[in-house]
Amino acid sequence: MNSSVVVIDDDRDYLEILGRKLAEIGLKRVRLEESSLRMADEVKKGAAFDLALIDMTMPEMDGMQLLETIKANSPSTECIMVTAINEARIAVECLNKGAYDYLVKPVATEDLSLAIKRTLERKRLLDLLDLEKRDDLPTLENEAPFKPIITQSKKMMRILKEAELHAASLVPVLITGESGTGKELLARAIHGASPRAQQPFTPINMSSLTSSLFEAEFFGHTKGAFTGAENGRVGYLEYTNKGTLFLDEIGDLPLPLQGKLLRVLQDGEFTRLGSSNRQKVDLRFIAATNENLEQMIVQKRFRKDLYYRIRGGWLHLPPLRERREDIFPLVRKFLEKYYDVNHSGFIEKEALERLMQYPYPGNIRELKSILQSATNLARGAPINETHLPSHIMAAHKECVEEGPASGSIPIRPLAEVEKEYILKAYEQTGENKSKSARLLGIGLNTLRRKLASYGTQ
Ligand SMILES: Nc1ncnc2c1ncn2[C@@H]1O[C@H](COP(=O)(O)OP(=O)(O)OP(=O)(O)O)[C@@H](O)[C@H]1O
Repeated sequence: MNSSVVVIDDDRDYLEILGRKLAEIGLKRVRLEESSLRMADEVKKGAAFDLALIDMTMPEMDGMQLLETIKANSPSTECIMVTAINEARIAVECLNKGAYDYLVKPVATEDLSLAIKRTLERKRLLDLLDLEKRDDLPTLENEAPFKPIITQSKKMMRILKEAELHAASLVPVLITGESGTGKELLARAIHGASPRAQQPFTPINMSSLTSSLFEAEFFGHTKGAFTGAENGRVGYLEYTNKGTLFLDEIGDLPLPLQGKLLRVLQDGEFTRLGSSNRQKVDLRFIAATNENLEQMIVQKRFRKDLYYRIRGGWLHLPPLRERREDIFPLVRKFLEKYYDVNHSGFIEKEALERLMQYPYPGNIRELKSILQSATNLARGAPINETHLPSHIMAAHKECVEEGPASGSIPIRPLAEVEKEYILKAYEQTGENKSKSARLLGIGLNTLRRKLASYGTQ
């Protein structure tokens, strides 16, 4: 677990015992502190932890005072009191002052582990709620797994923060978004930021599974289980045990197989084909699709029960045309292998303008392949318009030709203009739905419905 924990206890021996127990539970970022005063000072200066385990009786400043100081300066730090005093009145007082739990020494490792898991889960849920309300840009605690995802978009930063919060838990996550928006990249980042990072991450393309393949691929089989099974084979479930299974293109899974998948998700158990032994697996599931699953449910093409099972957390990646601020950083990223991107001149102004204007129906994958082909054509010279595919230039030409004649405005479909306008208002109000609805002069429910139809929560 990547959460930061501080233990404050004036008894050095007990601190070390707790430190060992926390390591056993799997916590890696643990600070052991003997001085409550020093901790109070640090917290006042801005130090923050995900969780504090606080001893009650300490000479310089007692646990209750330290609890008050922590809650006053870092309200999102969850606190558990660990004490030799088993008195209901004191326990209630601690809870009233903001502690989440109260443990009496000696604490068994299982009780400690349970209390910590409960407390960190509560923190994760509160942080998710807090994220919706905040106007400022969230920062990632564990940046490394998210490094491959290049973005400068505020909307994306919030999605990455939400992804990081989900990563800490076992909840299944559903990632939606058009093709090429980076769903698999995000799934890998969630796995990398999770406590399972060192275990396998197995992507499975669900659209390629047929009825006959499903069981053999997921459950594996023993030697001779069916004609042609010359050797035993481990299936995806067994191979990925303790890791993350990435169910890509889940919207393309045929209906009869959706029922089989649901059973796998519910049971966490399977039997290899040709064997009678049930085996248990411990898996985290992340699913992705570019389909609108809710619409598919209405059309009876996707099972509602499976949908709710996979949608523990939901992350929607916006298309590249709705985060144009990401185009230039992505251009730099994709060209840095071939050019010195720290100096302007690796791409001509007009070529960059064409790239900035293009709507990218294939999203980031399309931008990447456009640049790949342009580098091949440019052979080390700066990229110019002639290196770009003809459809980009044609899109630009169309735009110029349809541009405003003097005194007139370009006419665009009303639905497109409305969407753009609503999203702009939503962004300008810091994603405040009530304020946006008021400014736009429409009902809150109408706004909600429209935002949902654009894939924005
Ligand atoms: N934000 C990003 N920064 C850098 N590279 C990105 C980003 N988003 C996507 N890519 C790259 O774009 C390509 C497509 O990404 P990915 O395969 O994750 O998309 P996807 O949404 O899963 O696509 P599909 O729905 O077609 O499976 C990959 O090469 C990926 O590395």
